[in-house]
Amino acid sequence: MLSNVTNKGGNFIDVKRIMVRGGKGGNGCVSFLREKYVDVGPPNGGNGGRGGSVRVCVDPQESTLNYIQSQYRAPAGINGAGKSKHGANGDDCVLRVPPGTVIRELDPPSKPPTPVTALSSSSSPPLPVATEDSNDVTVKGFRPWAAAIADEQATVSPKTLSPFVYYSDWEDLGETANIRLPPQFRPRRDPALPTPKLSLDMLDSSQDSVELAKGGLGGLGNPYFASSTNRSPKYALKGLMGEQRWFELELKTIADAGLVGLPNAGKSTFLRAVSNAHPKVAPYPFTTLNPYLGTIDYDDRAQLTLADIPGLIAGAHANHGLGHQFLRHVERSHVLVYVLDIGKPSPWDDLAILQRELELYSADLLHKPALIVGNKADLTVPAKDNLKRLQTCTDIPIVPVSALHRKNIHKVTYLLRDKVESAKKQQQQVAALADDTSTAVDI
Ligand SMILES: Nc1nc2c(ncn2[C@@H]2O[C@H](COP(=O)(O)OP(=O)(O)OP(=O)(O)O)[C@@H](O)[C@H]2O)c(=O)[nH]1
Ligand SMILES: [Mg+2]
Repeated sequence: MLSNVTNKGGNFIDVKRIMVRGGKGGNGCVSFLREKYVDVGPPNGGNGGRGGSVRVCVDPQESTLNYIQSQYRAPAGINGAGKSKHGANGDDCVLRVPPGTVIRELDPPSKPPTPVTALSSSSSPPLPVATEDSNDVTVKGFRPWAAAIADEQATVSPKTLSPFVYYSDWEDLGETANIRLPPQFRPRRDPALPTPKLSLDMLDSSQDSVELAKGGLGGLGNPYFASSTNRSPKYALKGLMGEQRWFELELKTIADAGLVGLPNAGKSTFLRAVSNAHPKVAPYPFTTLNPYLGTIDYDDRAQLTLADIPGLIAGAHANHGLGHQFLRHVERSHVLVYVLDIGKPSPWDDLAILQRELELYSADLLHKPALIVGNKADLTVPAKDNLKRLQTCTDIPIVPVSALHRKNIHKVTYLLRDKVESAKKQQQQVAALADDTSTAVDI
């Protein structure tokens, strides 16, 4: 049996909070045709390009959220130009997440952190002070901060607030006040109305990418405002700001089967035995600190993924040991594999501890199809008697195994495969039934 594995060691991150912002739309342009014998030609300002959006898609090559940054900003659209040149749209910014990432939208923070404090850290150089000439700071790395400080401190002029850009030094004496903006540029009727929160489950790469923050619309050039009464409008529309949203990403690994057991039961040794995964194995508890994912390759090319997580102890629900936090990585597996050390005096007590902890995390976990790997069966004296007694304590099938000496591995992997396949079939039947009832029509 050959296998390969994705190592998920190191600084494994499975929950992350991020802020995403679509790019600003480019401004429309105010411009007029100028030709040799045409003094004041018709308006010919181009429209601004749309700002890029932030999107998310599944990348099967990724296995952690380690590389997810805390902020994603899509590029802005390009401003329109004279001669009816429309600005180019900003590119989309695409986040790649591992399969099994659950994305939930969060409420915006009550007071968004100012860019200055958000970017500062004890090790970073002192922030530039917004002096009069710090606006044109060109030193590498200072520009965004300087701009942010300037933004915050600047007294907002009516020109900044106006949705229009104007022709060179043309003064707006109320001419734009009565202009009815196109619907897509009007402010939302009731901004206080809550928008439904986005919630996504990124299962596999066949899924299309999903938009997290829309880019702002590009502004309209001055030809849009030309009319019989105003043939040369001296204003064009600014591009809109992109959406800004906050999300929590949670990786819930999707493995076919998940290993659960007390520390030192031999979970990692078992994963090593059934695949060529190399999680650390040692004779002390909490050797495994992060989840590992292994792939079992069967002789007929079938494959099955197996997740190894840190050991659970009594009180894990109260955050004892490494706590419940890693159970999210077995929560969605089709089959649970309890790994028990049957060389210990009372493995049935260990099973009871595990089942109680699983139940406290989510009662559904106890109803999953399961299998018991009675590990350390090579310790013959206690193991034989323990196995007999264990069999009387539970209905879950038990396979005695010696992961260390790779004994009975074939039997357990084939039984596991049967279980996974029947669990998948059952899940499909349930899904089909749910589909039928939802499309049923009353006659
Ligand atoms: N005799 C015997 N020892 C075993 C067997 N399987 C594992 N061990 C030993 O048990 C100890 C713990 O094994 P691990 O695989 O690290 O146990 P674990 O369940 O992954 O432990 P944590 O990662 O701490 O939760 C190691 O010293 C292994 O060599 C077995 O089948 N027989
Ligand atoms: Mg381990």
